[in-house]
Amino acid sequence: MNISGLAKSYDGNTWAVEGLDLRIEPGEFVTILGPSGSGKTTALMMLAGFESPTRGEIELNGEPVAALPAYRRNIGMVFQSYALFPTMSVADNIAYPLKMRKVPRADRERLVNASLELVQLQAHRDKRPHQLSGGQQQRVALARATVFTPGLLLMDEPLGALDRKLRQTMQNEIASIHRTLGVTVVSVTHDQEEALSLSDRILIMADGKMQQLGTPAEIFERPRNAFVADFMGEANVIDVVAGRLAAGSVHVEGGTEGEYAAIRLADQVSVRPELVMLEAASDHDADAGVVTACTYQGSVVRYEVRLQSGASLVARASTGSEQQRFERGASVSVTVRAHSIVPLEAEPK
Ligand SMILES: Nc1ncnc2c1ncn2[C@@H]1O[C@H](COP(=O)(O)OP(=O)(O)OP(=O)(O)O)[C@@H](O)[C@H]1O
Repeated sequence: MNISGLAKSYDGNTWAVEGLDLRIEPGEFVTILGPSGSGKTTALMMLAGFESPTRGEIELNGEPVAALPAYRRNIGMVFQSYALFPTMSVADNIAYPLKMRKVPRADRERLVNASLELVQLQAHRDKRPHQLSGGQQQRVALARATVFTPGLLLMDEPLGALDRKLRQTMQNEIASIHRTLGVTVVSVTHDQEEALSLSDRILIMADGKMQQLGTPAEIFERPRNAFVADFMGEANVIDVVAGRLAAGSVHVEGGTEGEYAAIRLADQVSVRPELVMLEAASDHDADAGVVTACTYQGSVVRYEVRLQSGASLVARASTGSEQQRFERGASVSVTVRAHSIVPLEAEPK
């Protein structure tokens, strides 16, 4: 699928989505991730054909689809609210899109059975949706959206209504269904963890604009700008003034000439808290910072450190490791490897 210059304005004044460009490979799992109001659902609705683009093109299999109505696009959809038919059995819900497509009864039987098996709901085929748990209802919705072998599966916050534990189980199920069917998926979420664990690539949006498109590792480890760095988990965004980290008092070690040159050229850099290393400062360490807060969070301890410059940094240390623990008020020396310092670009305006 090819998406070029896709944009939508509802009011003729402001852009809900502004200039989306991406190519999605067959079988790829792409997640659109962003905060509330960033234009995720609008983008998905244009792909589905429920909203018409103000500008831009969508091509499916080399054909422009903008002119095709939703029902002719061969697209499966899953919503947060399941949207199952309450009076129909599980099997009839799943059979519905096949009936709409006039698939003969014998083929319908076979396809519904295979689909029930895929989502492991064979034992529940005659139940009504209200007799199922939230996770089971979402599996029916997934079966109904994939039973007719769609060219594209669109999901809008598919796990939004489920609790944390169930979300993780369902993430595994969605990953397994995607692997089995090899269907192209575009999913929308505001849940970073869900996006990181399910996607081949993630598209980060803010204010209707693309902030970054990349693999989960690229997005997490090499955020392009301060918005992405912060949105993907707590990040230390540090200004660079006259070629040096403005935070001061941070020891930078290792690294290549190229890495130092990139840092010097940037206006801002980002460092993930788990890559900030703390050591007990020696008595005569003029650069030492002070731990102003420490919070035990189970698998990690989160420290806030005030540096000599007055700036604060966040560090996160794994509790399972041999790393020394610090109390509030402790004097610490702060070290970051040059490789962990990510130069940032200005955000698109
Ligand atoms: N039908 C509509 N008419 C007018 N404005 C709309 C409509 N739908 C969305 N908007 C506006 O477009 C912008 C993007 O909304 P959209 O629902 O696409 O964002 P989102 O990222 O999906 O948000 P959320 O995570 O809260 O669902 C918002 O400013 C919203 O108010």
